[in-house]
Amino acid sequence: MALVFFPDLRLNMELSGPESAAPVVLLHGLGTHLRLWDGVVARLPRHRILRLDMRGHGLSDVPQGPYAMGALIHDVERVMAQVGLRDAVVVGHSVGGMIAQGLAVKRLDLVRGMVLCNTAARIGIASQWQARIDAVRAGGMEGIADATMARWSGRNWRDLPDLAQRRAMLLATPPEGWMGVAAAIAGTDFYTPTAGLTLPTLAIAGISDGATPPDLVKETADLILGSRFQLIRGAGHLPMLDQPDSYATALSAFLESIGHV
Ligand SMILES: O=C(O)CC1=CCC(=O)O1
Repeated sequence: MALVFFPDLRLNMELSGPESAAPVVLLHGLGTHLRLWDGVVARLPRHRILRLDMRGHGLSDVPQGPYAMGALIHDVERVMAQVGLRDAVVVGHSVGGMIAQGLAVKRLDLVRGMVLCNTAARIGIASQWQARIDAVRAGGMEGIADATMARWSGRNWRDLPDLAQRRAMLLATPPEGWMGVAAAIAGTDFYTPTAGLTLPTLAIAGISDGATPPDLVKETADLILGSRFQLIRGAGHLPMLDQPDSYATALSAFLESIGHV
């Protein structure tokens, strides 16, 4: 892991895989961090993989919020420039998928293809996000922990064998960072710009995802000409943890199908 320094911000990132291999960028979602992708990285040994901690998350700096979606997109753009990556397949989970859409609109030279995982052009409504932000401001991350676990994993979330680790990941998120990114999500509607995109795209949904349900993910996939949609069974909002083999198989098949190997 390494910190990348910019005048206003330090972002934590990790590069792995053979230097000359086809590049893949992994962008995590709200309340998680780059370690979310450990299982995926282990299953994609033949790609050059960049993953980073979004601002306000993991080991990256936590500037005072609220954050703009444009700033989150610029963070990825400048880290890719710093490490010399372009023409990458960008795999974006949840808000990471919104960032991927925005990056493709702004810098198609950086994005060879997208995997839009448990995400959408617009996620939730502003009043919902404001209520969650108010809850975090009042009670810290603990204030939204149960509701988030339920959205992430569906009805049987209390039975998850790794519930303690998932909860710990959320609770480790700096409240200022979570609120900052939540505000960016609340203010984003990419329906029109995303509908103008034409690039190889795979959309992935988890059948029991309460945060970005399959219909919502499919609606966004349908905006992009020629996109594919894959539903992962036995998975919720975090299919890379729920079904790591199916998830990596879907990813590998997509990379192969577009010759990004
Ligand atoms: O609802 C949640 O907490 C899940 C989520 C929505 C956007 C994101 O990045 O995570």
